[in-house]
Amino acid sequence: MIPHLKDNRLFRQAALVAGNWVAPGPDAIDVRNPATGEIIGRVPKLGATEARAAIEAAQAAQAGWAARTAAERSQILRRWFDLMVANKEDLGRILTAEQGKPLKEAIGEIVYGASFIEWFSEEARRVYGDVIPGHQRDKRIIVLKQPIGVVAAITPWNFPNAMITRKAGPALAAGCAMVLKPASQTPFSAIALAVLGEMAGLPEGLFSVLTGSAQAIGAEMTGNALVRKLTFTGSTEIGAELYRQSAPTIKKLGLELGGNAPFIVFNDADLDAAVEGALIAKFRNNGQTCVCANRIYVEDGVYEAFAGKLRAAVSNLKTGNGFDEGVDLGPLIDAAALAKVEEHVGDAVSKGAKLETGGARHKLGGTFYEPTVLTGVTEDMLVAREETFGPVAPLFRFGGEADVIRQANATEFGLASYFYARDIAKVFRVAEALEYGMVGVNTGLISTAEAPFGGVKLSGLGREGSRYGIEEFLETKYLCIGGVQ
Ligand SMILES: NC(=O)C1=CN([C@@H]2O[C@H](COP(=O)(O)OP(=O)(O)OC[C@H]3O[C@@H](n4cnc5c(N)ncnc54)[C@H](OP(=O)(O)O)[C@@H]3O)[C@@H](O)[C@H]2O)C=CC1
Ligand SMILES: O=C(O)[C@H](O)CS(=O)(=O)O
Repeated sequence: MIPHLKDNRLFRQAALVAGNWVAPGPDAIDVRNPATGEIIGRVPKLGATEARAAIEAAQAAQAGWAARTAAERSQILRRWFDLMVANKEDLGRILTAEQGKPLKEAIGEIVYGASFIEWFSEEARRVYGDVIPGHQRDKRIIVLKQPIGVVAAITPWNFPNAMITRKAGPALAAGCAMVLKPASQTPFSAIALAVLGEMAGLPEGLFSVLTGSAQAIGAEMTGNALVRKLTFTGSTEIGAELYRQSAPTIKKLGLELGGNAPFIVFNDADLDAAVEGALIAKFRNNGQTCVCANRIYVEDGVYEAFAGKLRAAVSNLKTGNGFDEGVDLGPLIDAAALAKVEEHVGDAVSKGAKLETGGARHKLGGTFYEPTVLTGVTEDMLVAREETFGPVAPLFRFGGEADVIRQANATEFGLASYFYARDIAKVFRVAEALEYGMVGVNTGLISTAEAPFGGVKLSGLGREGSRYGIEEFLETKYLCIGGVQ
């Protein structure tokens, strides 16, 4: 159970399949609090059979949902948004219990996640087509935008609320139905959203939440021809596998995958602003975000000054249980994540990097790790080419713009990037030269519902949020009307 909930209806140990709540069976999946290891609840272990039932119910519900006016869909989404905000503390407590991030940050995620439902409740009424001047005197050309149909979504543990609403918002606004498989480590945030969705008036069967075997549920989602769009956020490895599995049914894909973000500090940067930006870009969610600064490049002229300021700031960060007052960083999600962080730090130090602060498991034990700053980091170290996904800030030194652009782009990923500079010509040159889907200029926090979130290369396909985000759930139909004399 989750202590201190105002409304215990939001914490439900069940999955929502085709409008029916399914309770855990003897093979139920335990869900643990990563900060304590305690079991907080159980969810059913579902598979292909339940996934198929959910997909078929979604197909049946979608037609009626699409037939409603955009204003009707908008009003229900707006009610869903209002309920999320009204219950943000409870939703935040559920999120902290299963994911570990500090409660204040979890509530922040709820507000961020709800903003996608709000944004797309408004976008629902602005799905416009086109009327194009005919190519012949008797022809009229009309372009319609229509919902793609049944959408399957698979989401990760690091943002167990916002990664769902960033998909469900545009999908439902466009008139689609959704079958969701949340991460097994963080199902209760998704289930709470489904509880609120029912309260808001989402029709039965339109939105299902399946817990259980990722492989079996995923195989049904990718193999079932009724599913016309698959949207996934998670590792590039799994994203590529889902891409392969979806090929036989030619599904539309949305893939938000891994990253390896550079964070560049030029000689003319405002160093205090750059340190503030680095703290957000690196340590948000304990470094467990796909847009985290994975490599920090500092120009020769300010390297020591920046390193000293960052070390001082990081040394003041407090690690602990997300429910405790004043905690900045929670636990890593699991032992595998801890092992990866230790591997990256150990590799860097063994190759000559210097530990400025941190660099070891936290005295709290479990999966807690000290916030860490490394200097003297070089391109041959693992942190240069792999996503650390933890509270480790590796500082590289560079000399000159061309050198750092080369280093920043020397990766197969292309999601987020950041740099601090004040010369306006340099700002444009660097922003245009970085091979990434998103560039933060003099800011370390770029994610917002108004903007198109997404990457290039191995970081994925498509965009989420903004006016572009709803296009991902629409098909374009061309009408050629002849005989108009
Ligand atoms: N781009 C981003 O936003 C994110 C990137 N990542 C990257 O991924 C790495 C691993 O994180 P992790 O959460 O394990 O990411 P995964 O890609 O393993 O899991 C993400 C989601 O995919 C599901 N999944 C896993 N395998 C399959 C499969 N064969 N078929 C269908 N669904 C599947 C998972 O289900 P289940 O939980 O049941 O295994 C989960 O819901 C991180 O270290 C990070 O580098 C992770 C999260 C977000
Ligand atoms: O998966 C992630 O890491 C999120 O996309 C990060 S964000 O949207 O909160 O920036």
